[in-house]
Amino acid sequence: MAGVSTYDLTGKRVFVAGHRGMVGSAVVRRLASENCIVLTADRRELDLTREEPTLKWLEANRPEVVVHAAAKVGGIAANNNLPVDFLCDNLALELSVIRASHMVGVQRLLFLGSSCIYPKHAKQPIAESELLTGPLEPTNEWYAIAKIAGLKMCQAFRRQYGDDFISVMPTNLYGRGDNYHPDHSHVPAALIRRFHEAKLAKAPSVAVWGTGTPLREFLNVEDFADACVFLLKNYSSDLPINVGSGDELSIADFAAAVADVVGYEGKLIFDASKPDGTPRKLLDSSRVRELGWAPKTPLSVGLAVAYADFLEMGGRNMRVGVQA
Ligand SMILES: NC(=O)C1=CN([C@@H]2O[C@H](COP(=O)(O)OP(=O)(O)OC[C@H]3O[C@@H](n4cnc5c(N)ncnc54)[C@H](OP(=O)(O)O)[C@@H]3O)[C@@H](O)[C@H]2O)C=CC1
Ligand SMILES: C[C@H]1O[C@H](OP(=O)(O)OP(=O)(O)OC[C@H]2O[C@@H](n3cnc4c(=O)[nH]c(N)nc43)[C@H](O)[C@@H]2O)[C@@H](O)[C@@H](O)C1=O
Repeated sequence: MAGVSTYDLTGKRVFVAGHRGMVGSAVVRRLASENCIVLTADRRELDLTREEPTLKWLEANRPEVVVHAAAKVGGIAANNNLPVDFLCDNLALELSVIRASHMVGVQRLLFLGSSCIYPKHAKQPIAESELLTGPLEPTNEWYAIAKIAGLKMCQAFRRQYGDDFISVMPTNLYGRGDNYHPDHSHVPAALIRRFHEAKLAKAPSVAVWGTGTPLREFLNVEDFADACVFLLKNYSSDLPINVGSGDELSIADFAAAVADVVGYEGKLIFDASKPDGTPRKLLDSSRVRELGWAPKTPLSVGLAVAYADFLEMGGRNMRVGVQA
């Protein structure tokens, strides 16, 4: 099929940008079983939105491969409330990391987009060809525009210079190292934290945002990291490639599954004053499946691991992915 391409990671210097984040840390864990050299940079010493220091760092550290997992990330409320941060920070990160990678001659770069780049009412399941066929979901259009620009940058550098830069579009992710900010997290981390606190407080009911009817597809982050490494080794094309689990459920059913894992037995109240966002977002992941990759982690298992990780951190993981 189109895009099949073998790349050997053995002995390669691989820079994981955003290595402290949920995806970046999972990619670092996954790369430990490849015979490569993993490079990371401390954000306090290197702000990747700044191109000159980023270029200097890349020149000094000479990566052959870059996984661009650094981004301004958050759930529906953060996306809706912080349009400048989501648009400008993500554009700045992309311009800096992608252009500097070109300038130092990086052999293969993997850029992370998101399923929210596709139109709000895209045909389901969403094939890569749905890109730019209709209006975006308003709650996350700023972030989506930045992500579309990132994938276009990868295409442009490939077209003009022949750079081997690929773009991967993940569905909604969850798992170890997630951001448990009470308002700015995605739904898995938000509900794990809220249900855990409600269980401890013996609260009779707890709020779930929106109507509970939107459909979402969830993929465990360890599976996603495995897909990233698989695609680095097996895929080269200007076409973005979707990575999903195929496991779609309503937010109401997802909330019930999280409550089950956390052991919260009270009532779930749907707060329709909060936004639902996209009504349905199921990726067509047939291209990555045809290449030979498939997810392994059932949702109930992945959620149990995520909850254990939350508890291990003392239930205190208030790492703020997005500044309030
Ligand atoms: N989580 C999800 O459900 C999905 C995620 N994605 C994409 O996957 C990628 C990773 O997301 P995820 O791991 O969840 O997000 P996280 O917020 O967990 O991690 C993002 C990382 O980027 C780093 N970062 C942000 N800004 C800068 C900067 N200016 N300089 C250096 N580092 C910076 C953060 O550093 P620090 O730790 O210091 O804050 C953090 O380590 C993103 O591109 C995101 O858009 C796509 C679809 C779904
Ligand atoms: C991955 C993707 O994630 C974002 O889009 P989203 O899929 O809408 O993300 P979400 O996880 O925040 O919400 C999913 C659904 O869940 C409902 N929901 C219920 N209760 C809570 C809750 O407590 N918190 C949150 N955040 N949502 C809740 C919520 O109302 C919505 O219907 C993009 O902005 C963008 O960041 C992106 O790329």
